[in-house]
Amino acid sequence: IGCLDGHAGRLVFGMLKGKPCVCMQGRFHLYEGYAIQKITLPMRIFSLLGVETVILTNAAGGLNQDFKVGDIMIMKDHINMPGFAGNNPLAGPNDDRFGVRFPCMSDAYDRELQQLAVDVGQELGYGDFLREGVYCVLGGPSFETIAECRMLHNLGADAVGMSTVHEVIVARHCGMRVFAMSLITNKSVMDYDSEEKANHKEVLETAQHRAVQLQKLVSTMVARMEFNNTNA
Ligand SMILES: O=P(O)(O)O[C@H]1O[C@H](CO)[C@@H](O)[C@H]1O
Ligand SMILES: Nc1nc2[nH]cnc2c(=O)[nH]1
Repeated sequence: IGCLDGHAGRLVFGMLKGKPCVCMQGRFHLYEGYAIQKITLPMRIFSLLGVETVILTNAAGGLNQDFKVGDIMIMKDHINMPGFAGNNPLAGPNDDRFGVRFPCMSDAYDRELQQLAVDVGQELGYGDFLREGVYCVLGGPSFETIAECRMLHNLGADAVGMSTVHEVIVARHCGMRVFAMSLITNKSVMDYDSEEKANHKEVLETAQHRAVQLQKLVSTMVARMEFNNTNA
């Protein structure tokens, strides 16, 4: 699994709150030079292992001017920029054993799991930094220009990153439930007078700062999921 800075590159199997889980500590990215089908292969393996629900996290730049560094954004939707250019993980012959040729994406992000995250976040006292919004994926590895940030914001994106969406598409194609969230690690620079510069060091520092709260949010959600599933 992606061994660049900030991605441990481990696959961990175990029990979390009494539930069997497999955890990918790290992921592959387009900017590392992998084919998009390779980046998303773990999703198909998880599906074959019997995984029913996928929880994805990422670090992202905040385009929404109301967002602060350290906010956690529940993903309610995405904009797939590489997909617009034909780089979609499902391009090529469809493997019908996994899913249909033309999968729906308007229901990509499970509403019940989003609500569960809001409820759990409130209970844990995270209300002040829990948000929801639209994530836009780009190819990277260069961060965005000011004009690109302005454009993405105008298009309706609240956060921008270089991952997650490819995995979401493949996970949904094979019928897994998806929940995803972005940690806003830096504010996207939207103003020519700004002195701020996006940098990976800030991304890692913010991730470290919120790590314990993110872990608590995920583990509490997992603890509640059976209840949630039973009532689905
Ligand atoms: O999306 P993840 O993998 O969390 O990481 C994000 O942060 C890195 C840039 O700092 C890029 O890899 C970007 O995609
Ligand atoms: N593309 C992109 N990815 C990120 N990952 C963390 N922050 C950012 C950002 O500002 N832009």
